[in-house]
Amino acid sequence: MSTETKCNPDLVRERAKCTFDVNELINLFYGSEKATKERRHFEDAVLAVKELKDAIPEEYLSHKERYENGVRKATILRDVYRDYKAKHNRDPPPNQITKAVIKDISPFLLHNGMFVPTIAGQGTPEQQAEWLPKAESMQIIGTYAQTELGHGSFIRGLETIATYDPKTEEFVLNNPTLTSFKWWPGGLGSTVNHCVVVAQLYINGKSHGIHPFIAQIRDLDTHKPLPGVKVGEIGPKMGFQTANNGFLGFDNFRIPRKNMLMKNAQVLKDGTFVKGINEKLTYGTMVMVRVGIVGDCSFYAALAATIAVRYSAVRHQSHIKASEPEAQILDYLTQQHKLFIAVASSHVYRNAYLWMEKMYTNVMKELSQDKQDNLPELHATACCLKAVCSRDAGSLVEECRLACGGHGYMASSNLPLTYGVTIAAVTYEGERTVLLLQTARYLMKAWMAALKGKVLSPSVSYLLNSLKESKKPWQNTPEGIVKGFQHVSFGKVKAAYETIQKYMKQGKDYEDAWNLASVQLVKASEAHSRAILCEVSWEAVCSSSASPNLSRVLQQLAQLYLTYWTLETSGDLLLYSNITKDDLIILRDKYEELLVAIRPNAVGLVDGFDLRDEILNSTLGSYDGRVYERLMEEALKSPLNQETVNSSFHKYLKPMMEKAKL
Ligand SMILES: CC/C=C\C/C=C\C/C=C\C/C=C\C/C=C\C/C=C\CC/C=C/C(=O)SCCNC(=O)CCNC(=O)[C@H](O)C(C)(C)COP(=O)(O)OP(=O)(O)OC[C@H]1O[C@@H](n2cnc3c(N)ncnc32)[C@H](O)[C@@H]1OP(=O)(O)O
Ligand SMILES: Cc1cc2nc3c(=O)[nH]c(=O)nc-3n(C[C@H](O)[C@H](O)[C@H](O)COP(=O)(O)OP(=O)(O)OC[C@H]3O[C@@H](n4cnc5c(N)ncnc54)[C@H](O)[C@@H]3O)c2cc1C
Repeated sequence: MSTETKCNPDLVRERAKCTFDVNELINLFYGSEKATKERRHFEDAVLAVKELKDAIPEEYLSHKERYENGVRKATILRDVYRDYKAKHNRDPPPNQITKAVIKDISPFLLHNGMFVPTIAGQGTPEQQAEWLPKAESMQIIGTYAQTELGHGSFIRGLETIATYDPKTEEFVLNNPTLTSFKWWPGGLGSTVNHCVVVAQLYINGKSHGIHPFIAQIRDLDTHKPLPGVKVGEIGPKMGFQTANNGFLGFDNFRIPRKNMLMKNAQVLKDGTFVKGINEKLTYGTMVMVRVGIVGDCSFYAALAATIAVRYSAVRHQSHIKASEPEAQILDYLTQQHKLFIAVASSHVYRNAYLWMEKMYTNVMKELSQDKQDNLPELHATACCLKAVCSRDAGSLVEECRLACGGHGYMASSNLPLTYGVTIAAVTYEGERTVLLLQTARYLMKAWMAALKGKVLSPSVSYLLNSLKESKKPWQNTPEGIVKGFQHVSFGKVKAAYETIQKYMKQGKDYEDAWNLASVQLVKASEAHSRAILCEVSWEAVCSSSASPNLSRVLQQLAQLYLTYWTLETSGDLLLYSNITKDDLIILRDKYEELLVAIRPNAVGLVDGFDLRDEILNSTLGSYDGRVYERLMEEALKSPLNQETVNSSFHKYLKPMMEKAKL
């Protein structure tokens, strides 16, 4: 980080006000002092590579140049990772330095994020031995090709076909229709030479559902598409410009039998199909990534909050009191209301991610012992938390952008690009509504089990308690608020269930009744997610090992999250819990007190995310707060400022002006 000496004096004053040790917060957030040290050390190593620095901002490059620059930097970054591993005999620590290097999304994201994990999770030991070393060392580059032009959400409806030919012991891949073309996979456009293709398996004319296959699609030397492969890039998007999303179609393209990833289901040489213990295990990589996305949401909220809070400490506009100098905009309570929820939410998502990671690891261990009981709970929880956190994080990033006024609209603030990347997660890896409806299926089953007095899984056991406790008075404490959110979820689950029953009594079948109740079902899932987020984050701060000074501030943040959402969803609480109008007025006052209490620590709190300037990549958010200097420095990099008079003057403007004189 930069030294305090060149810092904007407002930021120096803010840091002097902080009531806790920022380094303690950093170490707590990232796990330990050792983890912080190792992460920073790795980030230093990456940033020391001169070739990774961009000569001009990415925004001035063409679509093609941006991609090529992205690939160039991704390959250099890959060398740094390899060298680190060779030197330390372990992978680099978790870090966000790719953001400082690629700025947008790496064309290798899908290779590392889904291709390699799918081979590891869906391949037999032999298949792992064949492909993992090549993939991990980047001798081959891959992606995860599932979504098609016609189907993304409903993957049982995918149209790519893999027909087994027992004579040659091969699968024949075909995309018989335009809608069957793969569409979206990252890196597919021009980067990868392999992919995991998810296709419908046919043996002797019989369908056996969707399965993952490994296909080499480009020549390893020439990179030309192999015969029978039609592949290309899908063009510019709202964000993800360097992710290199592509399309792909096969025409009688043959792959050997061993290329079907067969850890779960198998096709024997003679064409016998051996079913796996649970066909949903084929969806395993998606579950893992959904968990990871909750962690990503914490990062994007932290990034946007750091930029907007630092900027708001430096920016002065108008007066709170006419007799005093222009106020720091951070002193306006409305500004605190916009920003502190982003700081608080980043901590909430982080704790939820760590909680989900534990659940994921436990279930994976159980699955390796053929125990599947907890898979439905993992799937249901990953679905709703991914859906709610990604949408909330997108809204928080946008609110931070708006909170920076006009300068937030500048690309150089990095908030527009961050919004584009964050909001994409609402759709990818399972569209929000679709995933919330998956959780709703689980909630309906849990509710029916609760009605029968059965024991429920931990994440839904509150449904049983709420059933018993519905008469207890509201308590205006964090624990009371957590219970309140559980009551809301309970009430919405019950109402959705009863709505389905009502439609069925009217003669509708279950599917139609489900569709008619689905707005309520989605809302029940959202309420369930909120109850989990509140409970998990409050428990995390209560059990944290932080010093009293830090603990106080972390509790304030967690209470802010609870109170913010109580006030945002007060209608639901009035409907489904025993909260009263008076309780809400007390909580409204409490919320204002929390904003005021957090205010002196605002800059310390975002410093505690430890996101260095290169990762923030923002004129508004740098550690030293030299906002106006940076805005001007960046503006001067515009190609339009490299010449005093642009040729369009002579070509168009002058002739127009002269014509106007006639
Ligand atoms: C130790 C490690 C711990 C954690 C991990 C940590 C880090 C992770 C590392 C990296 C990740 C981090 C960041 C991300 C990195 C890279 C990725 C970044 C960008 C990715 C770019 C985007 C990629 C993509 O988008 S890939 C394509 C994604 N596509 C989808 O998500 C499609 C969504 N659709 C579906 O999933 C399904 O179609 C469906 C909606 C679930 C419906 O399926 P289906 O019709 O078959 O099922 P039914 O509705 O009939 O339900 C039947 C039954 O099955 C249950 N079910 C469904 N899915 C699952 C599942 N996955 N697991 C278990 N069970 C499942 C369903 O609930 C039903 O049950 P019931 O009958 O009992 O109700
Ligand atoms: C940036 C980005 C990167 C991606 N990367 C990859 C990748 O690497 N690999 C890959 O395979 N895919 C990738 N995808 C594709 C992504 O997984 C799909 O777009 C996503 O799963 C949503 O599917 P869809 O596009 O078919 O949406 P649709 O399902 O068509 O959704 C459209 C609308 O229909 C609604 N809807 C659909 N079904 C239902 C239902 N059953 N009930 C109620 N409403 C419904 C949705 O809620 C939504 O409002 C990527 C997408 C994006 C945006």
